[in-house]
Amino acid sequence: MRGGLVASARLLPRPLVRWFLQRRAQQDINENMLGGKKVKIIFVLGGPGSGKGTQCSNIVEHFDFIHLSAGELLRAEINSGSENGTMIDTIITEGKIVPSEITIKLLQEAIIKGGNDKYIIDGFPRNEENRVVFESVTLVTYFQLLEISISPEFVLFFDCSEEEMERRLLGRNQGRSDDNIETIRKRLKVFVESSLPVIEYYESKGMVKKIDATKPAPEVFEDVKAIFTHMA
Ligand SMILES: Nc1ncnc2c1ncn2[C@@H]1O[C@H](COP(=O)(O)OP(=O)(O)O)[C@@H](O)[C@H]1O
Ligand SMILES: Nc1ccn([C@H]2C[C@H](O)[C@@H](COP(=O)(O)OP(=O)(O)O)O2)c(=O)n1
Ligand SMILES: [Mg+2]
Repeated sequence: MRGGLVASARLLPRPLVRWFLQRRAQQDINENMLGGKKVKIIFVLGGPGSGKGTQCSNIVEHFDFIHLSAGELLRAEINSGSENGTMIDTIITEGKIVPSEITIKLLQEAIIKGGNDKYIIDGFPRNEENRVVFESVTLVTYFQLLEISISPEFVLFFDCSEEEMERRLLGRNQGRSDDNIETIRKRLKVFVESSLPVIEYYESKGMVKKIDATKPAPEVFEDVKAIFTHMA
């Protein structure tokens, strides 16, 4: 059916097809839609070790969301042996933030591949550049002709003390090249200098739901669950 539609569209004059697609995409931008579907995106932010990944796993068990972790996508890119892999690996091991175009491309691909209309995106946007680029150039759709912009429903912020985050990262034991004390200290500094301003930006727009993440994981999830149950 879809193949038939594409074939028929090819017979139409290109300016007409372009006009139709642009009009459709403009409607989608206005309504936060992807290919006619309302897309809900929630950003899950918090310092390294605040429990983002742990709580996102809980969320997808109970609610119909797809979990995308920017860090996981970048690590998969390193492991895939792609041409950017070595550069990404070096940046992560130094506790720095990877250029936005790389991370956003991976997120775009995962969202389009996911085929769902509800996503929790964990660890993104991690700096102002991430936020601005994601807001301005986002999902490439409609035969790659046009781009539409998606903004988050809200931002879930896991608020946790530095001492607790450091303790958790040192005990994480997942063999990550950035879970050593030297890189952890750098990541905590990058979080304060680059990521907190993003959270403050969304705070100023009344979009942040803050959670006390120093509590034990099941208690944190009770608070998370209340938010998601409320929005469903
Ligand atoms: N509320 C919590 N209390 C204690 N340990 C936790 C809690 N949440 C997560 N952890 C543990 O802390 C480490 C970091 O959690 P993780 O979910 O990977 O955080 P993040 O994705 O924010 O870096 C993991 O080993 C995890 O099992
Ligand atoms: N938006 C992002 C997310 C992660 N990264 C890089 C830099 C981060 O220190 C690493 C690891 O991110 P990840 O979210 O997996 O780390 P934590 O779960 O917070 O410990 O990936 C990035 O450069 N840009
Ligand atoms: Mg994580």
